[in-house]
Amino acid sequence: MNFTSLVFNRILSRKQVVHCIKKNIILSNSLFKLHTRKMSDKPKIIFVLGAPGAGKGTQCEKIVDTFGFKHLSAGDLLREERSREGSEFGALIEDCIVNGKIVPVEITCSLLENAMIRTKKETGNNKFLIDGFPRNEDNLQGWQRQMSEKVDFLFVFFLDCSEDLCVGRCLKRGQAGSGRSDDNLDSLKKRFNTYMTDTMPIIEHYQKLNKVRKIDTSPGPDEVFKSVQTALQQAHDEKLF
Ligand SMILES: Nc1ncnc2c1ncn2[C@@H]1O[C@H](COP(=O)(O)OP(=O)(O)OP(=O)(O)O)[C@@H](O)[C@H]1O
Ligand SMILES: Nc1ccn([C@H]2C[C@H](O)[C@@H](COP(=O)(O)O)O2)c(=O)n1
Repeated sequence: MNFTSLVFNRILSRKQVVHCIKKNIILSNSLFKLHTRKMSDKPKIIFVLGAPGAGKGTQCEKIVDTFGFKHLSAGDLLREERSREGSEFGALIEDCIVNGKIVPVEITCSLLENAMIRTKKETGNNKFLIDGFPRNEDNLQGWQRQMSEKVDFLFVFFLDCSEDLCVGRCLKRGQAGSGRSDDNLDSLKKRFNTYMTDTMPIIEHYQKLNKVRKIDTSPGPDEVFKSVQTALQQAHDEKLF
């Protein structure tokens, strides 16, 4: 690739910059700045939101396999913390989980940040799918305070599915032995209520910022993944990651 086409392509990859340096091609200041901004070392973040049972965890696992992101589920991290011996938050977390309430952001955000730091250190992976977060205004504000300057936020995947289908999936998951204390009708009613009153406004907030990629998750998992893949490929082509 010659310099002119690099310029026309506007955004340079690391390989292309190395090529320019080796060939003594001088990058203009603005192109160099553009390059360094694109290659920022900050973690790349995609939030994954949707109703309980919409298929967030299922799609995240598929994305991990194909696109190399690390999947961090806020719910899984909270369940892990609840079960950790000596945790001072165990009872609070369990109360929130069973009653569909949202755990205070200081706890959830710290668990997420620690998991990101650990992942980067242990594997070098710096691209994260954050599943089930931010779930309410407290989550959003806490994230902005603690994390927004430290990461490159890309967009929100909004996995959209009817309540009937979602409830059916969660009940089936419970019957299949998920062991989750909230895969029952009583908890699901509360979780859906919280989803509608607390989480939908967060999705709408990102929609206003044009940061939402919405996926219909009513078809089967493989069919849904085709749409997810298309959206991610597009984001990749836009050089978001
Ligand atoms: N597209 C799909 N069609 C049918 N079943 C699905 C689909 N996606 C996921 N499931 C099943 O539905 C259940 C819930 O899926 P999953 O755990 O991925 O949802 P979730 O959005 O992460 O739920 P939660 O918020 O409750 O953790 C699982 O048993 C999963 O196998
Ligand atoms: N940001 C979050 C995410 C999860 N929780 C709690 C409350 C949820 O009902 C529960 C299960 O989450 P899921 O696995 O369904 O994503 O965990 C929370 O308080 N805050």
